[in-house]
Amino acid sequence: MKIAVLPGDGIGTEIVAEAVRVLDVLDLKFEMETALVGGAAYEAHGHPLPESTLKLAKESDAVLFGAVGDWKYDKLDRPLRPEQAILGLRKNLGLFANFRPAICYEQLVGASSLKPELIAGLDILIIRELTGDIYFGQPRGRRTAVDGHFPGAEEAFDTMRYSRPEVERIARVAFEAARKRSKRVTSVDKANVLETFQFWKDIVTEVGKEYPDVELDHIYVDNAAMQLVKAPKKFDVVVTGNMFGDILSDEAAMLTGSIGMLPSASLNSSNQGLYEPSHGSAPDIAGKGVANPLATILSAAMMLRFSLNQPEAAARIESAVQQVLAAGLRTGDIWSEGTKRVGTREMGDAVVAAITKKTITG
Ligand SMILES: NC(=O)c1ccc[n+]([C@@H]2O[C@H](COP(=O)([O-])OP(=O)(O)OC[C@H]3O[C@@H](n4cnc5c(N)ncnc54)[C@H](O)[C@@H]3O)[C@@H](O)[C@H]2O)c1
Ligand SMILES: CC(C)[C@H](C(=O)O)[C@@H](O)C(=O)O
Ligand SMILES: [Mg+2]
Repeated sequence: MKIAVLPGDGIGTEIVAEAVRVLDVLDLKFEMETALVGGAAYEAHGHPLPESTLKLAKESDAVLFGAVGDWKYDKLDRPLRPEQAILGLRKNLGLFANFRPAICYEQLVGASSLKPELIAGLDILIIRELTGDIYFGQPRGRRTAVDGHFPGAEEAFDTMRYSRPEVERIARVAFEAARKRSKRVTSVDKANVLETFQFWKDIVTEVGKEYPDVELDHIYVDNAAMQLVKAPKKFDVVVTGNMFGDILSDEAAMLTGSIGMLPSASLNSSNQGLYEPSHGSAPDIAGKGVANPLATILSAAMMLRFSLNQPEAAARIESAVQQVLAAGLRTGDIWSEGTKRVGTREMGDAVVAAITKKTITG
């Protein structure tokens, strides 16, 4: 089994280093090969997703990914921007099913900006479609407006689209996932305005008939954003399109205390997967050794479970994370009065220690 390790930019290198140490200590005999991606690859090879990196990702059983991006690349032509690397990997590997579990650990109830009673015991699974929607729709670009309020003006446009098979397969992923949980799916759309999402809603409803044991409801995305902070525990499995899923998963992250706690798995139809924290390269804290590595470490656990058939090793990581939190260790993003503030490295050390059963001191 082979893992492609792609740390990327900013805090990506810091947090992936900790996840790799955690994998190393489990001694699972996987081959790990590291490659450049994002801004780092652009600097070295002139492209954010060099052929060699894509080839490595394709021939690996799983990809462990950090994050890409930095404000300094924002003026580059779009195909050369770091973010195109993660979009290119998703597209080229066909990683259409993105799992973003938002779980509020008991110890972090006080770290969320919401009242404890709203989030204690929270366990939501956001399933985001990842290779369609306005992210990949063509045509897109700049042109001169021919109609609208300002004919003749410069304008920009993107295309929102989904095909039937794309919606059917992500709906099935959601219903199957719900069968292993509390048998409830909420589909998030904007069918009241957008034809793409009326189509989405109709197809999810049709597929739902194949799963009579799973309760399905539909909610508009604006209401979903509100309900997520009003009564988040009403949700269980949430399925939605690429853009709404991007936004709602960042929102859900804050229910768990910090975006630094939200792992993700992006799978294709042969269970090959890319595993990454849901957050970005955090240029504001990069290089300071303060980023929370737990989302990436928990992504490595998802990798062991989903792509590498090592559920016991995955459970060891998850249990180690719980122990570290129970011992009161916190990076700055989840710190609260009475807990011990630690850096990225110390947090990684503590997870490694918990796995190897050394005493953790809070
Ligand atoms: N998959 C990816 O690679 C990915 C995802 C999101 C954003 N990005 C890119 O990252 C760059 C920064 O974007 P942004 O600032 O909008 O989002 P971000 O997720 O990088 O950061 C948002 C905020 O959360 C904080 N944060 C994020 N991860 C953290 C962690 N592990 N520990 C502690 N705090 C953390 C940051 O310090 C920042 O204040 C952009 O170039 C963006 O395109 C990449
Ligand atoms: C960096 C960007 C392309 C990416 C996305 O929008 O999908 C990120 O925000 C994410 O959530 O993984
Ligand atoms: Mg995002």
